[in-house]
Amino acid sequence: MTVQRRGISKTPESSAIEKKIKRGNAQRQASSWRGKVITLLLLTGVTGLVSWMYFTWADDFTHTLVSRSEILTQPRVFTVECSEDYKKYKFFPGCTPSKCGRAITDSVVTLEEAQKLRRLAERGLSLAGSDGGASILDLHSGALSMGKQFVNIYRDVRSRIQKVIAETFGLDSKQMYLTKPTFFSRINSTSAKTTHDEYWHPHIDKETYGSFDYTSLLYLSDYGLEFGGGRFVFMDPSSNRTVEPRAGRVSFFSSGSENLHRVEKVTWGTRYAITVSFTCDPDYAIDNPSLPVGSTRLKGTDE
Ligand SMILES: O=C(O)CCC(=O)C(=O)O
Ligand SMILES: [Fe+2]
Repeated sequence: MTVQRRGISKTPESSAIEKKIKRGNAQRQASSWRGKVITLLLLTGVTGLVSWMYFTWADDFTHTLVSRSEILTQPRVFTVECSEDYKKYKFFPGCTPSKCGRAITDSVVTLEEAQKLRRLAERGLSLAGSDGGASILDLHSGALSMGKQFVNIYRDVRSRIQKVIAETFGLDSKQMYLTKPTFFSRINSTSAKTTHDEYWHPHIDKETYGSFDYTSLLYLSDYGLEFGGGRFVFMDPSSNRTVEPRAGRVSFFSSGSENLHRVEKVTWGTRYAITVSFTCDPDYAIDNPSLPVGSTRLKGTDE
């Protein structure tokens, strides 16, 4: 018995239709592939362009004034025009900023001194830390917990910083006075609990602290080795200029709005620094930190 094949028998018309359908499908498939390739190329192009723009502009907008790995044997000085801020305050000849700017030096404080101060900061701050990302220890209230060694190193370091500021800005160092607040700071990456812990906001020291005319920062730890983030940023109208902290590095600047600045958020590790501030107004002068007469020696604080 022969088996008959069921189905529609092909006529010349039906096979022409079939071919047309096949051709249509192939064309549709090809154009969908073309679409995908074009979209991919466009996406790659746009991503490339955005990355290029980001890196080129970020480079244009951020300049490193001094990197952590450099060692400055002489102050690196950048002058900027003084703001009008100082006109709102009494003028003190030989001190009130008329030459403004910022400078960085690695030759005023030795690494050994920075390391000693760092150990004292660690000890003092372990007694008085905050819960947030930033803790400060006022040097005057902290003096007692840190002892005589601290008082002595601080006195020497402070007078050398005062001298280099006076030389750089053409001042009479005798007309400059230490002012409040002058403090140790410790910053890590834990989140801030109060607005006082939010150290990263742009600010002007003369506005924030009132009495400041010259701010100096003595760094006690190294950017990139002991902590990440935490660079100091001068926020100029056209670009950001950063200072990378290094143990023993001193950065100083006139405190008005010509030196708007902030500190980048610390992303890992711990950053230690001391803020030492000077005023021209004797009414805001404070003494060097000292130990109360007859204070008893705290265990482990004197050497
Ligand atoms: O720690 C720093 O680098 C800067 C701190 C600061 O801006 C300040 O104490 O006013
Ligand atoms: Fe500041």
